[in-house]
Amino acid sequence: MGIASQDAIMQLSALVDEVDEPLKVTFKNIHMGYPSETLVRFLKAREWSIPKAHKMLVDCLNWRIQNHIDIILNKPIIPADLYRKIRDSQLVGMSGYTKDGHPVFAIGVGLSTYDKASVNYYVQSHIQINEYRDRVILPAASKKYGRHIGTCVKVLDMTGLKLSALNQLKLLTIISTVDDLNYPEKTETYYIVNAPYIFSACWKVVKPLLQERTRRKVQVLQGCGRDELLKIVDSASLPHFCKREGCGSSRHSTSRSDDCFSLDHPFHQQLYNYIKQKGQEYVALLKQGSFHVDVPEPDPEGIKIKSTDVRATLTYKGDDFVNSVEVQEWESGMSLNDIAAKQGIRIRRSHRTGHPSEGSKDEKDTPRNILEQIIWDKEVEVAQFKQTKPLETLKKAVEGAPPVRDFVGALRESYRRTGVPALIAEVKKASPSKGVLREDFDPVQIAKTYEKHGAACLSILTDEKYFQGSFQNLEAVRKAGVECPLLCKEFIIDSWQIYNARSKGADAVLLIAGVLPDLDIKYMTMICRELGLAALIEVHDEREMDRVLKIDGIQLIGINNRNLETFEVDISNTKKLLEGERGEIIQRRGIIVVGESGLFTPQDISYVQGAGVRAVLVGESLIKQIDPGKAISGLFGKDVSK
Ligand SMILES: O=C(O)c1ccccc1NCC(=O)[C@H](O)[C@H](O)COP(=O)(O)O
Repeated sequence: MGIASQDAIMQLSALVDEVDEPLKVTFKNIHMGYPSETLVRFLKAREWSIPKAHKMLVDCLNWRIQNHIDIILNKPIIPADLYRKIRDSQLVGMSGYTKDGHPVFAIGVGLSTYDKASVNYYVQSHIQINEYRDRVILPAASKKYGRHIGTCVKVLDMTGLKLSALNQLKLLTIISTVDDLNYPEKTETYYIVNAPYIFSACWKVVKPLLQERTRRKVQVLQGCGRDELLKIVDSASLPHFCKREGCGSSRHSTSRSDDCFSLDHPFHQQLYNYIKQKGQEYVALLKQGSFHVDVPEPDPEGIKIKSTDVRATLTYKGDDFVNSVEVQEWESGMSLNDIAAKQGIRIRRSHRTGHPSEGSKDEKDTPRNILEQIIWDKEVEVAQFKQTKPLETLKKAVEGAPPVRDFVGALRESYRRTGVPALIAEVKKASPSKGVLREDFDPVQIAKTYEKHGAACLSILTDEKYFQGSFQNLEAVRKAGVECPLLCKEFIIDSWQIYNARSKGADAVLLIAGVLPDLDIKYMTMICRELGLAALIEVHDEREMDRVLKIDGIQLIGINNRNLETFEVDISNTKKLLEGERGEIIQRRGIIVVGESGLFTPQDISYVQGAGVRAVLVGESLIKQIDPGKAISGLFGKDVSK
């Protein structure tokens, strides 16, 4: 610790020496023999401002006195039946210690219902666990490990999370405010595990309510988090819901005493007996019933809780998410694959966890076609990438990415200038249907010649396994000064990939309707909008087109003439999908249609243009030529360069 910090501690300590006697007594109950370490927590929480830390501490001490926090552990929640109901509906426990001695607290966020007692009882129970941690568990840990241990880690299990959990925002806000103001810097890290499909939407609502310093401590782990957590805890200390991938419920583990939420677990047995014994000592002094803890108003100067209008956020989400059929189906227990299948999606997802009805992986472990195989491999690949580069890190990289260029604008401008569909020229070395298309593959050189000869935008394949592409190619083209906006041609199944594409300099991403359910498309296009990216939504048949046309704000629809399950290519597919009412809706809404795949001749181009296409995505017919750029005029039957 530096001299400045030591100085700050001494100054704050001198100020604390001046407080009234009752406040001094309660301060002793907080610091438990470690006054300097306690002052450091308050200083850290106020970015080392002594006046602010002093105010925070004095407010906290007054709050403790006014709400009798020093004797809250002497006040059992009775009758025992009520206590049991609270424990069953507010899932909290302690599973052991990290390798360096920090207690590991487990919280069943997804399956807690908070519906068996009033808010006051849940707040009382929460504060009792905080106090038990600070007065019993942490001092015992310090003794056991022979050094001061003043913090814990928390593992938050999202199994069973439903959007209806947002109805508990009031209680969760009270609890997090109590913690922020009165128990600062007590948690090292919050690990989120078993995050289901719906987690991103909930997190978007909850995140703005948290302080920045708390948010920075949140880490979302892949799946049940076992592999990551085993780096910091022994398996015996792993919470039961982290032990097995897709175990489905944080409530039902193999044995009751292994389930750290169960009242039979040693932690709860000890906590219960401790409070019971303390209660007997003080029973004459106290009335029974719940504590009515005052929740202090956050200090507007000292802390940075963003004043988000939760209702507005929820209403906004309400249109798109909360009331959507998919969410209702998911919450009623349908598996994600069943929801997708109901929308006509044949591609199944393999590795999603977090919902009991997903079933076991063995039931479906043979992919039915190449696209399904690609998607299953992509799930594994993305999971690995996410471990090495979590979303928070990626978001920082996005801030440093080169600016986004107007992909849609470039297509419109090219069509206006040339009178023929704008070209999105594809930088693709190989494909599953055609194998290697070009041996001497120099992505930057190819991109430059495409640009020189009139391409409006470029499509850069980034999938390595099936297309021999890479994100290095995307970055290299962007860094080489090519001005055409770039489409990151990737199989996107997770919004993490959209941030990744942007961080590498992409201006647009591809979203395949044959892979992504409606809710994913809506959510991902929203993220694209936030990042300034264009989203090319690809469809192959009428059903996919109808689904996409129901989504608001779509600017670009790609009609793929290639069936990605069979590789069959038929350019009349474009015409078929644009006939009648569909074509009229597209025209009315000013959506640009991109004709994709199997375009080789000027006749092909004028055929799809006649059907209503205003841009084309072309790979094979150009990339196979000696100079792919020079081949552009052959494809259009005229020079389209500027
Ligand atoms: O092209 C494939 O073999 C393929 C297989 C599985 C998924 C996607 C696939 N291709 C992506 C494309 O559709 C094309 O790269 C793109 O539309 C350009 O097509 P083309 O002009 O025919 O090369």
